[in-house]
Amino acid sequence: MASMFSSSEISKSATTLFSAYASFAGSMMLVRSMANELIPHQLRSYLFSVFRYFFTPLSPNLTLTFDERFGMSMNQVYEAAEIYLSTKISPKIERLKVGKTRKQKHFTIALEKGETVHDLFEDVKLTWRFVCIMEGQKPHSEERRVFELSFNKKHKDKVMDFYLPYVLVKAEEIKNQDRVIKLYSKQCPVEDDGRNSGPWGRNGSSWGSIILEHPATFDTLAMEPDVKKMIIDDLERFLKRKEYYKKVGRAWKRGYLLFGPPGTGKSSLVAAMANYLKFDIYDLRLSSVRSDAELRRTLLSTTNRSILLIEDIDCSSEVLERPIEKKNYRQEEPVKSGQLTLSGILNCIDGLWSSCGDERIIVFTTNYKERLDPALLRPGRMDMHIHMSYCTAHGFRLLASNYLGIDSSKYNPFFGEIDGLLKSTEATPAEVAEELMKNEDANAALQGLVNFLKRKRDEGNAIKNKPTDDGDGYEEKKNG
Ligand SMILES: Nc1ncnc2c1ncn2[C@@H]1O[C@H](COP(=O)(O)OP(=O)(O)OP(=O)(O)O)[C@@H](O)[C@H]1O
Ligand SMILES: [Mg+2]
Repeated sequence: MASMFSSSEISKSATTLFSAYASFAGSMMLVRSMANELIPHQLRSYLFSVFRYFFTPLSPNLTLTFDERFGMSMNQVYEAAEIYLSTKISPKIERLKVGKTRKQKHFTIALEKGETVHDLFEDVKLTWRFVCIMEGQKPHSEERRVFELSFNKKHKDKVMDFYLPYVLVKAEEIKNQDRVIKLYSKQCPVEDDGRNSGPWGRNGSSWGSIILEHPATFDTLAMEPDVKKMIIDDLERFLKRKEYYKKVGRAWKRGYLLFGPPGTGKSSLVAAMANYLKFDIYDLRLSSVRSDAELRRTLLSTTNRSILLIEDIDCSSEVLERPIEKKNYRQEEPVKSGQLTLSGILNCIDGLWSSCGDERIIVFTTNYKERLDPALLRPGRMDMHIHMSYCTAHGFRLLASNYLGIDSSKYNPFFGEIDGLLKSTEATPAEVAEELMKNEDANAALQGLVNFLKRKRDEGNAIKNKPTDDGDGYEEKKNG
């Protein structure tokens, strides 16, 4: 097709355009020099700033940023965004972080650094971006992880009032669908769900997690049925009472002290509680905490709907042998900073930690209740003291059914003898379970248990004040 303009016509138009621009620029310079002469300096700069304001194009967008940390705690919106966005992956995304543990049903997907996700909420278009920024000087530099959310400014209220709460609710739903229970501990170096978690980096108060593999449930626990029922009812009541706790001005937390000899199922009960509630467990070894300040940081980095477990509190001799200022135990600051004290532990539990977390359960376990500091035992500190006792006839029946598939409602020639032996012998459920596992043949296994119990009795382990089957197991047992 022939060109519509000849080359001479183009060069003519260009010349005309150029001279028009030159005359515009010249007149602007003239205006500027007149303004310089006529208008005082301050008024002039004010007028220029007004001009600039009106003629600089304004960005129509607003960007909200969500840091991984919010003060000392985890940022709930960050966590929710991470989970929610894993369900919003579009084909445009180029890099994703994917992982799965044996126990997880589905893959865990997380955004890689710099990736963007688009979302639509009613009529609002939203863009999420995952950003990682290195901050501070090497080698102490730390990675700051941030989610950025951009959208048109005019939707600010809608995003704040409706979209963000929607993201929080959705994330909670997703979390519950594929919920695996995690066991956190301070020694564990890896965060194994593949998400970009682990807020405390290398500063000594980080938790690592593994999936809780403990199969214990209330059904497999050999305990007196009424004690078991009492614990389940207590947990249920606790879960339902959010509003009640708020009304009476108490932190929404519950404390249990489990005491009893080794192998009676204290740790198994904690696992059963976690499996029942679908709460994560934070296993806190006091020996791994160096100071009250570190303890506070550590506790603040735990999440809601969790069980804080402090095992063998009596054996934390390092803690208990340190000076304990009972008079001062409610003070915010420890008596000597830089040390871990019992007062610091109680402070964290009663005060700071309990008031900033929701749906928390605290469990202390001990083999020796009598060795505990009275400050720990005073009424109101732990809501329930649960005695885990030696194996009773009822506990034995549950284990026999679990381990050997024996129907305990039917007559069994061994049961009478075993019941009698259990009354006069201190055998833990762990010991009984171990005997039952030794043989696949039920009769042989039961005979093995009879022999074991007789040996124990003959070794002189008979007891005087062993709780009977009709005892509730909740009362403290006095070993004679
Ligand atoms: N009450 C119980 N019901 C069923 N199994 C039990 C019970 N108690 C112990 N066991 C079995 O014994 C094993 C050890 O028990 P567990 O670790 O729960 O005892 P513990 O009271 O925490 O002991 P420790 O004081 O030494 O920590 C469990 O894995 C479980 O198999
Ligand atoms: Mg234990």
